[in-house]
This record gives sequence, structure tokens and C-alpha cells, in this order.
Amino acid sequence: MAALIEIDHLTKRFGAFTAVDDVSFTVDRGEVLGFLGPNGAGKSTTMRMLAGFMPPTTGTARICGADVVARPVAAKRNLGFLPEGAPTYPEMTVTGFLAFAARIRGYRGSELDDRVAGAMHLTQLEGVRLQPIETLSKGFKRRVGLAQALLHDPPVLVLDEPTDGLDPNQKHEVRELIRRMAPQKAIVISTHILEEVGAVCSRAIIIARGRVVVDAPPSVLEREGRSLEDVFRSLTLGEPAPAAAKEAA
Ligand SMILES: Nc1ncnc2c1ncn2[C@@H]1O[C@H](COP(=O)(O)OP(=O)(O)OP(=O)(O)O)[C@@H](O)[C@H]1O
Repeated sequence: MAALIEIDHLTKRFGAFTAVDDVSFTVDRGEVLGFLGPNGAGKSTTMRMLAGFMPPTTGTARICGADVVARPVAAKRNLGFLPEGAPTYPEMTVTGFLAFAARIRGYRGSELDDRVAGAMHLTQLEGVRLQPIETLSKGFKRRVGLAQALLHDPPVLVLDEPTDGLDPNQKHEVRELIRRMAPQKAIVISTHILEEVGAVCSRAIIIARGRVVVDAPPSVLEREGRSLEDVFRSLTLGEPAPAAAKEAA
């Protein structure tokens, strides 16, 4: 069976600048892929293209077999996407926004209420349910975005920095949530927090200047007595990949 996420030779150019350069990878059910790279490496651009929010210049992305450009509705039905930053519609309350998102997904009546309550429970938002999003702290706004991505319990999750702005307890909760969901889903998370990769990811891709420089399990990257931070620094500053990581790629 095909992987739930299939990215094939994806490239994005902004004028003469190539932000994402011929990126290919697949993610199977049960995998949590950590997407790493320095600022400006092309992580968010890749995730936006995968989520169907930005058209690629060339290449394709498929979610559960549906091309995100040719069959956007089928692809999005199976996708939960947490974009960078805060959710739109800042004047809406948390429940109002989640109910709106659930209606767009086709839920009505008690099923809609159950979906909203379930997503708020998973992300521990009950205490702020009636608060306008614009009055929430950064961490709570992030969790509203995450709740929106989880509403329909999709098989594919694409989460752009899911723990950004969260306090240590909340980071722990979100990592636990990702771990719990992992066996049933294909999950991609981007992060700058290297310890998060060891904590939740079964595989890591490091991207630099738009290109994949390594694709391997964190345990393979950390072999030979090197920390993930050392590996990240050497790969993104231009050194060749360690032999073990290349073999796994
Ligand atoms: N709409 C756009 N127009 C022009 N350039 C863009 C656009 N969006 C992104 N870029 C450029 O593409 C490159 C990759 O950006 P991207 O946001 O994907 O990086 P990133 O790896 O997510 O970085 P960060 O870790 O800082 O979030 C950057 O140089 C960025 O300035």
C-alpha cells in the first residue's frame, strides 16, 4: 500500500530564488517525521505545499493517494494542518472558531458539538473556551490551532512547530499527545527543538538551503558519540553526512 504522505520532487521558486529544491520523501502510518533545518531552510514552504496551501513550482504531493493540487478536497479530508503562527479570525471565541471549522468539515448538530468538545479536551482548552482568540496567550493560540487540526481525527497530521510558545508542561502534554496518536497516523512536525526529535520522532529529515541533507532515524544520526545538535550543525553548515545516516537515507 502507498504511504499516507508522498512528496515527489517538490520544488518552489520565488522569482530567481529556490526556496525548496527537489525534495522527495514518503511517510507511512506509524511514523513521526521530524522536519529540521535552520531558519529559512524551506521547512514551512514544504509544509504549506504538502498541505495544499501553496502551489509547487514543480513536483507533486499526495495525501492518502490524493494529489493536493488536482484533488484538494479529497486530500484535505484526510489532513490536519497546523500552520505557523496564530489561527485566523482572532475575534472569534475558541468554541466559536472550532465550531466554525467543524461546520466547514461538514459536521452538524450533536456530532459537531462532540468534535469540538473532543478537540478541546485533547488540547486542554476547556478553561478558555469562551475567550476571544485575540485575548489568549501565544501558547493557548497555538493550542487552538492544534485543536482545529485534530477536529476530524485525520490519518495525516502536518504540524508546523506544534510546541512553539508552549510552557514546559504544555510541551510535555503535546509531545505525549503526538506519541499517543502516532500508531494510527502519519505525522510530520517541524521543530527547532532538537530534544523534541529524540522525544517523539521515529525519523528525522534535515533540510538546508531547500535541499534534504539527511533522512534517518534520530538514533542513527546520534551514533558515533555525536549529539543531534553536533550533527545538525555540521550538516547545515555544509559538512557531508555521516556514513551511517547516508546509508539509512
Ligand atoms: N512568499 C514568499 N516570497 C518570497 N520568498 C519567500 C516566501 N515565502 C518564503 N520565502 C523564502 O523562502 C525561504 C524558506 O522559507 P521558509 O519559511 O520555508 O523557511 P523555514 O525553514 O520554515 O524557516 P524558519 O525556521 O525561520 O521558520 C526563506 O528564504 C524565505 O524568505
